[in-house]
Amino acid sequence: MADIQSVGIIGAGQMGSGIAHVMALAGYDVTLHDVSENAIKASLELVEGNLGRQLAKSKITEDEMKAAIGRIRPAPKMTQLTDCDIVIEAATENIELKKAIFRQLSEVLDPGGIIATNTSSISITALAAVTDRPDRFIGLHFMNPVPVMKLVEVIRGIATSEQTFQVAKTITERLGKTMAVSEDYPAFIVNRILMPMINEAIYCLYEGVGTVEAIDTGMKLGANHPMGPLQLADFIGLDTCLSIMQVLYDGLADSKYRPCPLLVKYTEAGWLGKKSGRGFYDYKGDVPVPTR
Ligand SMILES: CC(=O)CC(=O)SCCNC(=O)CCNC(=O)[C@H](O)C(C)(C)COP(=O)(O)OP(=O)(O)OC[C@H]1O[C@@H](n2cnc3c(N)ncnc32)[C@H](O)[C@@H]1OP(=O)(O)O
Ligand SMILES: NC(=O)C1=CN([C@@H]2O[C@H](COP(=O)(O)OP(=O)(O)OC[C@H]3O[C@@H](n4cnc5c(N)ncnc54)[C@H](OP(=O)(O)O)[C@@H]3O)[C@@H](O)[C@H]2O)C=CC1
Repeated sequence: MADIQSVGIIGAGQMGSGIAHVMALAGYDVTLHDVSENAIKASLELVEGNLGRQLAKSKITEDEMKAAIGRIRPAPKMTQLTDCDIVIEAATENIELKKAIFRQLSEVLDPGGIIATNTSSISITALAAVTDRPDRFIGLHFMNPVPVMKLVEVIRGIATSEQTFQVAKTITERLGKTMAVSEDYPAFIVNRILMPMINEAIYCLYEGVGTVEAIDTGMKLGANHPMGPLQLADFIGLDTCLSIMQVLYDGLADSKYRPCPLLVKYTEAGWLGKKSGRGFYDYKGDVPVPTR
């Protein structure tokens, strides 16, 4: 299989932006697509800001920063991804939305192109099945914030070929990240363990066991977590947390994965965490303020 040089990304949200950032810095040519042109614009600004942070800390040089920015091409149309060697999908965590994207992508991407998904929880096998190339389809699950987190979970669907797996391995290595291989079961490894903990923290809040501050301080200082679970939920996005819990609940049919009703209510309210300006914290001011 030819070397991978051109990478397409679908979904210019927080994960798509982070993936574009690390890929461009590693020397890949990146084509960044989103349904929203504003999202692409905001994403490019975010990448530039985060590269600037790395430059300020002398982690990268000015030339490397400029070169990385120059390697990211905005693509308002999916057809602009046609000749990418691999396309990584990082759109909203919703199975029907992702299936629609993959059906459309199958029609526009050259037959040799590999498709990867950054899904947090959804069956790789089910997503691969709607494409014309289940053997060249794989889960490449980056962690948030992508420029900082060292792990990439790699998940083979039932039909994923060894060649496709080797491509994923090579990309992970070139990015300087470490790979953890997971079987294709709901939410894989990291979110199978992490998300029930976050959900339990929300139950603690819902049942009045503690305030937002007490729960987060408890886990930060009592268990040495870098962020409290409610702060982390806000950081990930409460819509994403709910989708992952729903996949665990439906896929494993065990009541221990029941999403907390407060998580459901916050998501219904559009209180999605940091990205919407309010979740378990209010982000309007300089310092996040607990809401309960
Ligand atoms: C939901 C899923 O499917 C899977 C997931 O991703 S689950 C989420 C996994 N992620 C986590 O658990 C993150 C937990 N939090 C942390 O590790 C840390 O709080 C953190 C790295 C995010 C920030 O660390 P911190 O010490 O509080 O802040 P700070 O000192 O400002 O930043 C540390 C570094 O991260 C960088 N950073 C912080 N936030 C960043 C962001 N949003 N984007 C890019 N870089 C960021 C900083 O520039 C800094 O870089 P250097 O070490 O190179 O100087
Ligand atoms: N958040 C996290 O911590 C992590 C998330 N992930 C996974 O990464 C994926 C993206 O998450 P995240 O970046 O947080 O989400 P965001 O909400 O930040 O971004 C999703 C982006 O996808 C766009 N989008 C929606 N529909 C389409 C479409 N049909 N075609 C192209 N773009 C589309 C959205 O546009 P619009 O806003 O206009 O709808 C938005 O810009 C999800 O699968 C999530 O589970 C994986 C690891 C960590």
